[in-house]
Amino acid sequence: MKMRAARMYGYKQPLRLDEVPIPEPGPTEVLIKIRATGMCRSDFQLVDGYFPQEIAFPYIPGHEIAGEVAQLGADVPASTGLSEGDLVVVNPAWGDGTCRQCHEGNEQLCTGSGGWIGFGPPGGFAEYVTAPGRYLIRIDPSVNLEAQYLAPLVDAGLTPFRGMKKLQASGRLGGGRTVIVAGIGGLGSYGVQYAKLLGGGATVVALTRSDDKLAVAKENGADHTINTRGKTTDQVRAELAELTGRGEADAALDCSGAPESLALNASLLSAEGALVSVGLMGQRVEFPIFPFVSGERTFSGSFWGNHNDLTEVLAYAGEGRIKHTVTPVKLDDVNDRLDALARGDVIGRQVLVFD
Ligand SMILES: NC(=O)c1ccc[n+]([C@@H]2O[C@H](COP(=O)([O-])OP(=O)(O)OC[C@H]3O[C@@H](n4cnc5c(N)ncnc54)[C@H](O)[C@@H]3O)[C@@H](O)[C@H]2O)c1
Repeated sequence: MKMRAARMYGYKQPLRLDEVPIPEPGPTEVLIKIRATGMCRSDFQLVDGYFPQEIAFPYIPGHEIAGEVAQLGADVPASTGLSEGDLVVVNPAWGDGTCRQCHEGNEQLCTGSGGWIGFGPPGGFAEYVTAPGRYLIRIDPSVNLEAQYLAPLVDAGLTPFRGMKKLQASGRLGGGRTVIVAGIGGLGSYGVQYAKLLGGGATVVALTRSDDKLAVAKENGADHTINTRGKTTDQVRAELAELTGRGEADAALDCSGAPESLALNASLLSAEGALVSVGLMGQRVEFPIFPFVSGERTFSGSFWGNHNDLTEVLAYAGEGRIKHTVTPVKLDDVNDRLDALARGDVIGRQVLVFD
């Protein structure tokens, strides 16, 4: 039995559409008939050679996967509650269950031999994929969401959620405060929503570089928007002051993956302000240390999310409290769609949909 798959044959090369055997699930794995796979900027970055891990070519990328259980491995634990035909999403970051991070419930930060589907184990730019049963989350049939909306939730919808929880834990959100969400692409289209959901009444200001993305931010709940294209830090600060009464923000979530955006947000941060980046960019970024130390500002990364974070996101989505800015696309167009991601031309999330 064969399936269609888009495969990498090297870095910085177009993917090739191949007919390949449908994978066999191992004893604790599940074969999934894919319904939808989100296309993340990090898929483009993988193809571009950004990530440090070694990939064995030919390779199928794709980590935002929703589909149906097609076959259960013989030893998939009954406690997973999975049956053939179930609609599932794949929690993409897998731990090996042995390291400290796994024991603390943060398997996405595994320092052992864990893996990320689509960055080592074959991913979802294909009609079928296998994944460990324990990393599948069954979607209750009462949840009225198509696979194209479910798929991006496991990364674009998950990662900024964890990032916003970190800002919440910093104590810098709440009424009378300002939170910036920068970079309104796939992740940022959800990020502004979490600023509203978790912000405790903080004023949400979206920063990006095109008016069509600012419109998405507005639709998704941002109180104010600033198009930063071509503007100096002082000009953005002045606009922020006009909009909020203060030319600074108490918290910022950077979803852009752009060093200049991170630097701008660092400059706009108030004393004791908290900056979290989910964006991955370059290999090094220069940071002004003096204001961070003397103003007790903090910077943190945030990486995917753990099982609990994903369960919370799916619950919000199941309750209809999340807006999905999604464009369905076809596997045949995968290279054009990766090019669009590279150019930053995508509104919300592109999602490959399969019949
Ligand atoms: N931390 C994690 O676990 C994790 C997970 C997934 C993706 N990522 C990273 O998050 C970033 C965003 O991913 P995505 O899929 O949403 O990408 P995307 O291309 O959909 O969105 C990025 C957005 O940022 C905007 N942008 C670019 N430069 C900007 C600037 N200087 N100022 C303001 N906006 C700017 C772009 O126009 C685009 O809308 C990438 O760096 C990706 O690698 C991280």
